[in-house]
Amino acid sequence: AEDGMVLLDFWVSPFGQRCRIALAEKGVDYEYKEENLSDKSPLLLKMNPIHKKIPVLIHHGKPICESLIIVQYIDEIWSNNPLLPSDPYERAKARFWADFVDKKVYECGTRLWKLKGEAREEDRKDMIKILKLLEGELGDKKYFGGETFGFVDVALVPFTAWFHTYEICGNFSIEKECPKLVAWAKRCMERESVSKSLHDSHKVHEFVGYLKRLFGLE
Ligand SMILES: N[C@@H](CCC(=O)N[C@@H](CSO)C(=O)NCC(=O)O)C(=O)O
Repeated sequence: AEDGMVLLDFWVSPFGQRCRIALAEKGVDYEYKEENLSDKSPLLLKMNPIHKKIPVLIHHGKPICESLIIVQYIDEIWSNNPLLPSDPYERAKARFWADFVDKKVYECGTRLWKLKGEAREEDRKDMIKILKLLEGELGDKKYFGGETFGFVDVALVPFTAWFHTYEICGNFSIEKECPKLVAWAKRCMERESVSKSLHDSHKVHEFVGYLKRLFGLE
């Protein structure tokens, strides 16, 4: 592994996939360590004692935690294929939308498969609104970063593997509501960094079925 870089991760985590995509975009070699989140390794507890969550990037024996912080760290250490723009205002805008993804997509998506009835109906409307706002930001650009695949693309694209689950739980078609976003997802999947980091949406849906049983929701 490149000067002993290690990524503590969990196969289906969209947050971990952000780091895998960033490392692949930089062409950087690293050791991938799968965690069992119901039996966390001493290494994970030592490297991320505050949140005890994956992903954690360990570089020169030092931990970097929180996926968007890890991606920015990677972008600063390796200067090829920059993920963030160089202009400070454009960087601020990219960070705003990556933060939007962090604040909105995961929570809303989780509620979509956890809630039932009226609450789920509310959440379904939220999810459509969130995806439409993201589609509005993308507009007719190739990527959120414009012509180049960048920070916001890395932040959001892992969640596209959950779109199938969101559609089933929310009983809506993302293709119908946000055709440009679906076209963007397909474009991203043409990049090896993305296609080798994401899992099949049916595998993700099966995993959600397992979580539902784990939470006694089924
Ligand atoms: N804000 C963080 C979220 C990481 C996270 O939720 N990690 C989950 C697995 S993926 O859903 C995790 O490690 N959960 C373990 C636990 O909560 O015990 C980031 O962006 O890195």
